[in-house]
Formats: sequence, structure tokens, C-alpha cells
Amino acid sequence: MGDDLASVMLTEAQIQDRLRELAAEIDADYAGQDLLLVGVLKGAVMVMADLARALHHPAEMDWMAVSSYGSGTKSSGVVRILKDLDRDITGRNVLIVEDIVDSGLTLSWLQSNLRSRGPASVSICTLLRKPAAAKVEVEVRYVGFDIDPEFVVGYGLDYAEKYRNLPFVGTLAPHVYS
Ligand SMILES: O=P(O)(O)OC[C@H]1O[C@H](OP(=O)(O)OP(=O)(O)O)[C@H](O)[C@@H]1O
Ligand code: HPA
Ligand SMILES: [Mg+2]
Repeated sequence: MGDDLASVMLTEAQIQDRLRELAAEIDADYAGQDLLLVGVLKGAVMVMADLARALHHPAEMDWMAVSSYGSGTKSSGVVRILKDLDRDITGRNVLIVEDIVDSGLTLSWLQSNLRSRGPASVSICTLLRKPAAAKVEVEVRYVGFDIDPEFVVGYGLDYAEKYRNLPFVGTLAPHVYS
């Protein structure tokens, strides 16, 4: 796997430190309130696991699976629900937990889908955001890192389903794409 990577963009320690900071903000913002974390499979698995364990809030967790990327490196823009939430979210404070906001198409679609179900609130927490790649504006309340518009892998992020299990975020060497 070593030769497939061009660079390490964020180390494991940088990611964990930033998630602890975000968790402290979330703890303060939702103190004394209901909180349901909604992880977006599969990319958000690592963020959810580490963020949730850094929280002191007795938050609940649910999961959705949506897909817009298939096996390539560009969003198709067509979002499909592969797995819906297990429970009703009427009246709940929902915090969507994501690995990345790239074009914004997935999150913009997901946020309006969840808002149509009558929750008390819907906010977004993402580890990564690519401001220069935005095709739609999405209001993100908690952002780990703003990054350049390069394709990244690791810490949940895949290229054709590989590299999700890297503990850091890196960029791929050009030979991997060809
Ligand atoms: O802002 P966007 O351009 O819409 O891209 C972001 C979305 O794309 C990726 O998911 P993907 O659909 O590849 O599924 P995965 O999480 O299973 O990898 C990523 O995990 C985000 O959910
Ligand atoms: O840069 C990315 N890497 C992996 N998956 C992604 N899904 C959206 N953007 C990315
Ligand atoms: Mg993906």
C-alpha cells in the first residue's frame, strides 16, 4: 500500500487532536439536550467511531448509507439511499457525521431529506471539506479541516473501496488512477 500513496496530508495525531476539539464544541453546544449522531456509511465510519468516543454527551447513533460516487473519483450527482435510518427522527436534534464535503451534493441532498422528516434540528459535522470544489453551498457547523481540491484517501475515504483502513489521510500516486 506504501507505493500507492503520494503524500500524507493529515497524520493520525492531527486527526485525533482535531476530533477532540470538535467533540468539546459539540459537548458544549448540545449540553442538556437530546442528540442523535447520524453517520453516513461507509466513509464516516472512522470519524463516527473516534468522534463519538471523544464526546461526553450521552448521544445516540444511527446510520444511513447513501452513494453518489460509485467506483470513480467524481460525484455522479445522483444520490441513492442504500440504507435508511432505523428510527423516526421527529423532534430530535440530528447531527450528521461525515468524512468529507466535496461537491456538497451528497450533504445538501441528505440535509434536505432529513429536514423533511420533522426533526428539531439538523446540523453537519465533517472531518474534511474542499471549499474550491463546492458545486452547491452547504452550511456545515463543525469542520475538521479545509483542504485543497485533490482526491484524498484513508481514514474512511476510499478509491474503488480501497485505502479506507489507513489511520491517516493521504493523496494517491498518479499510477494508481491509470
Ligand atoms: O460532497 P460530495 O461530492 O457529494 O462527496 C462527499 C460524499 O462522497 C463520499 O461518499 P461515497 O458516495 O463515495 O460513498 P462511501 O461513503 O461509501 O465512500 C463521501 O463519503 C461523502 O459522503
Ligand atoms: O477526495 C475524496 N476521496 C475519497 N472519496 C471522496 N468522496 C468525495 N471526495 C472524495
Ligand atoms: Mg467514497
